[in-house]
Amino acid sequence: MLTLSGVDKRYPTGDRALSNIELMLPKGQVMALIGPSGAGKSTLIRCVNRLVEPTQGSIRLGDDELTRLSGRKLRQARRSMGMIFQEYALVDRLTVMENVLSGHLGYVGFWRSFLRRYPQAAVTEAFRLLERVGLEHAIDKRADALSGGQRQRVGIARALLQSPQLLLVDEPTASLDPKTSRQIMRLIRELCAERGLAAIINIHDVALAKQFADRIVGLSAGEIVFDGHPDELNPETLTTIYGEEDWETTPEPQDDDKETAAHTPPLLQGVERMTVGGAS
Ligand SMILES: Nc1ncnc2c1ncn2[C@@H]1O[C@H](COP(=O)(O)OP(=O)(O)OP(=O)(O)O)[C@@H](O)[C@H]1O
Repeated sequence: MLTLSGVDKRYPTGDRALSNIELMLPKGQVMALIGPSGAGKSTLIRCVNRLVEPTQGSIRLGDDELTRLSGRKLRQARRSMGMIFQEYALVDRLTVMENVLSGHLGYVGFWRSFLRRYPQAAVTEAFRLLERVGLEHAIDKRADALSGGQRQRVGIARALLQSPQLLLVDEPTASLDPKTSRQIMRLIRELCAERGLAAIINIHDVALAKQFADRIVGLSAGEIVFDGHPDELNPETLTTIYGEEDWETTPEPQDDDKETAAHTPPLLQGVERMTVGGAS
């Protein structure tokens, strides 16, 4: 369904962010993209929806060669890709319902969207989606009155209102507590299964990736260095992706260590949870 071949990205600064990326994502597959900071994860996601222009290579979604599209055709192709962002990208002063309906903007004409007049079918579908993501009680609330988890649920409903074929998800849990992070990942996973939607999820938390994705792709310095089933992630493959680290160590926190544990980077916390018998 989505195929990247020979994709390179070199920024004008000279940074080579992606090197010869070969990737095929079938319909309905949830893929987690992991790798250290600066590995090229965001660049890859942004090349797919052309927020970043690849320097070379082909990106096909269905029958469309995305790298050749411009104008109306590019806007149409973008509608088939729902974006879910780390910082939610909601309009604070608008209500939950209005934020979700903005996912329909690509379909309605300028004046209708300016006057915020949406077709009844879009409003009905927005209600249905808000119910599905558990926000039916908050439809009239302003976006700035919501918790982080609720804001992300609005972002998910908005992305789905476009009826996308593919979800591009950029660090959906970065600002959320562990329980809410799991709920959001579970929701994305369930919605993909219900709708036969494929997803690329850029995520730092390896334990969450392992638990909720069908497939893991590891990037390092712009290259794919791991592509496999979540069960294949082990100390050796993690070292290939992230570099040397004692992945097996799961220190018992002593009283004196509590403060240190609280500052353990999320990546290592995830790996530690993972190595003690799967993500909790
Ligand atoms: N707009 C830009 N201009 C120049 N270089 C950039 C730009 N955006 C990213 N880069 C560089 O491209 C490389 C990949 O960055 P990218 O943000 O894609 O990595 P990432 O894996 O998403 O990192 P993180 O996990 O920290 O978000 C890095 O070397 C980065 O400095």
